Amino acid sequence: MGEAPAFFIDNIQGNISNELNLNSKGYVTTIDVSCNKTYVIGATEKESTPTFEIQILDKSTNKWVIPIVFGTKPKPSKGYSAILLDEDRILVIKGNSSSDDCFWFLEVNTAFVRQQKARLGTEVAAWSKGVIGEAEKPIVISGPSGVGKGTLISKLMEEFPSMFGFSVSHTTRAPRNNEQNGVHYHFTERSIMEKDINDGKFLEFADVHGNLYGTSIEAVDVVADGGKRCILDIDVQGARSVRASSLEAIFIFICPPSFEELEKRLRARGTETEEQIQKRLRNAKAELEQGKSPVLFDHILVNDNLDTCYENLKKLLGLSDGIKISQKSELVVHVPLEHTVARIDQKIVINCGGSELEKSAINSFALDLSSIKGGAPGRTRGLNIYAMGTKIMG
Ligand SMILES: Nc1ncnc2c1ncn2[C@@H]1O[C@H](COP(=O)(O)OP(=O)(O)OP(=O)(O)O)[C@@H](O)[C@H]1O
Ligand SMILES: Nc1nc2c(ncn2[C@@H]2O[C@H](COP(=O)(O)O)[C@@H](O)[C@H]2O)c(=O)[nH]1
Repeated sequence: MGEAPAFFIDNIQGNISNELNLNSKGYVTTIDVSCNKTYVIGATEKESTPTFEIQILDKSTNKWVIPIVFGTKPKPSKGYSAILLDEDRILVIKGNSSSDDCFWFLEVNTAFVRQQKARLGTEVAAWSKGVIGEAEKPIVISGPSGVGKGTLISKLMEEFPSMFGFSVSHTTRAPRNNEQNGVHYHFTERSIMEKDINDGKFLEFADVHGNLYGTSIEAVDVVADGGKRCILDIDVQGARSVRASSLEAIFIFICPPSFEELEKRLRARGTETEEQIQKRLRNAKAELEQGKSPVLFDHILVNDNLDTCYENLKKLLGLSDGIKISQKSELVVHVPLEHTVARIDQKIVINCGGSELEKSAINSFALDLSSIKGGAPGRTRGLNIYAMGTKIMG
């Protein structure tokens, strides 16, 4: 058990201020990670917009390193606590914030960070926002072009609009007549998309039928933050990448009743040229082979009769007996500027002090991290909050 007070410093002295270039109103905290690295997390006001900066002091060489930082940064507040968890991530608790924005993780040695370090050959850190409670697993729907994935997803979204949200992918292909930018796809250029991929903004991407397609981390987070279950319509290569990522999902492969029927549907849709249809059909052969993999897909559905296939899809999502009632709690906890934190195993006890009693009925609570899931490049989910021994959220 250790204790780290919430604090902010008006005058930063010595090396830290020089290296971080913090102005006199910067806020900074330091955390020792392993015996030879100190992480300095500082809030600066760059062009009057407060932002978080990270620097690492390598104590073996006595040199400062500026890491490449992935993920959406938290908006700084005037006081925050930081506590090291299991040598791989730092929990940062923002003061004067409510529980939907106060828990953030700075990952310093997770699998994602190690992967990016090896890729880039430099120090890397990654922010991941902490989310209270369990989110239902996203649904990955895959299958050859023309099999009916989009049709099935539209039916599901129409019947359950408040339950599901579509992950809007990016693509370099040209929009079809009925397609809207930001609704069906984010239509973009290859050079822009390649830069964003390089900057770690994508959960997965693939070259599909000659164009680049990809799921941005934001596309998935936006749906989950809206309290909805995310549906991804992606090809088999993309499904494989998501399987290998930290996103836990349900993987469903949609099969046509026959190859001839697939070809008929693709032609009848009338959205592709003959050359594109031929390319999609060639790729479909390989995808149908890979779709049989029980390692990759949890379920296979044959889309012969549309209504039957849709009923089967609902059944496996547990929706055939009517709409599930959301168990989302409306309770929000406020962490004041001045608070203290202490770690007991996988629980962080946050004491808000007596002066905050009037603001919040809860002046001390425990943040349980024993069931956390996910993490960079997405949100860290599964946080639970208990007040004085009673579970109140999650
Ligand atoms: N069970 C079905 N029987 C007959 N036609 C179907 C069936 N399901 C879908 N279709 C039709 O097949 C065509 C292709 O469907 P859809 O666009 O949903 O395929 P998709 O898998 O999303 O393709 P892509 O991967 O290219 O986006 C559409 O015209 C759709 O109306
Ligand atoms: N790997 C990914 N595949 C994607 C994504 N978005 C769509 N797709 C797949 O591309 C093909 C073709 O789609 P179309 O709209 O041009 O007909 C289809 O199989 C989709 O599932 C993505 O983000 N990543």
